[in-house]
Amino acid sequence: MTIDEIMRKAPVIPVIVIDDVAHAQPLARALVAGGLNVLEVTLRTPAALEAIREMRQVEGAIVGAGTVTNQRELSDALEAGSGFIVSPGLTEALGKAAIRAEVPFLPGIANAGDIMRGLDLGLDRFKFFPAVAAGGLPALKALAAPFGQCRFCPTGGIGPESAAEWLAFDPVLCVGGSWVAPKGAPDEATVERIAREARTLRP
Ligand SMILES: O=C(O)C(=O)C[C@H](O)[C@H](O)COP(=O)(O)O
Repeated sequence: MTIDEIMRKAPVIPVIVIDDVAHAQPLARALVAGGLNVLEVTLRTPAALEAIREMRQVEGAIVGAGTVTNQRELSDALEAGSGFIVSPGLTEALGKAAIRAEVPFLPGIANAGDIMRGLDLGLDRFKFFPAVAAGGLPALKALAAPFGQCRFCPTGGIGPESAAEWLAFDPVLCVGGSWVAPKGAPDEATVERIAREARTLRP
């Protein structure tokens, strides 16, 4: 699968922080049942890599690693079986390593120079991060204009009230958000309902 195909699977990519690996499978099951099958597990907690291994066993889940900031974390994420890699930013070293590994890669950008660094590497699918703090939809519209070939997954500060507006902008293939995956022990019925609502956000 390409990163473009992954971005088109669902309108929202849950940005997941797992503190207890026992929460991984129930959370993934609930999200997939609600129609959100692309799952980004952030490497922010010691349980993250084990959580990726667990979630991969959930039928229909496409599980990737987020918060991958260097080559060491990239290797760890790949070893855990990550199906895609998300980074809050883009360094040349990480970009080249991800391309070499032939793993779908979604690096973060927040300005024109970041996008140009990505294009130099052959990348044109980006996370716009931190989406709201970096200027919100007006900033992304201005940035996307000179780079017509690029597509984006805005993430950071987006919630159920604002996601539809972002998704209505053509270059936005999906948005990332933590609101669909609240921290702690998941109440599966609630998570499934929130996921189902998120699923309908694309106009
Ligand atoms: O961990 C990373 O790699 C990040 O890029 C940060 C996350 O994407 C945002 O923290 C999610 O933002 P919220 O939906 O506003 O909570």
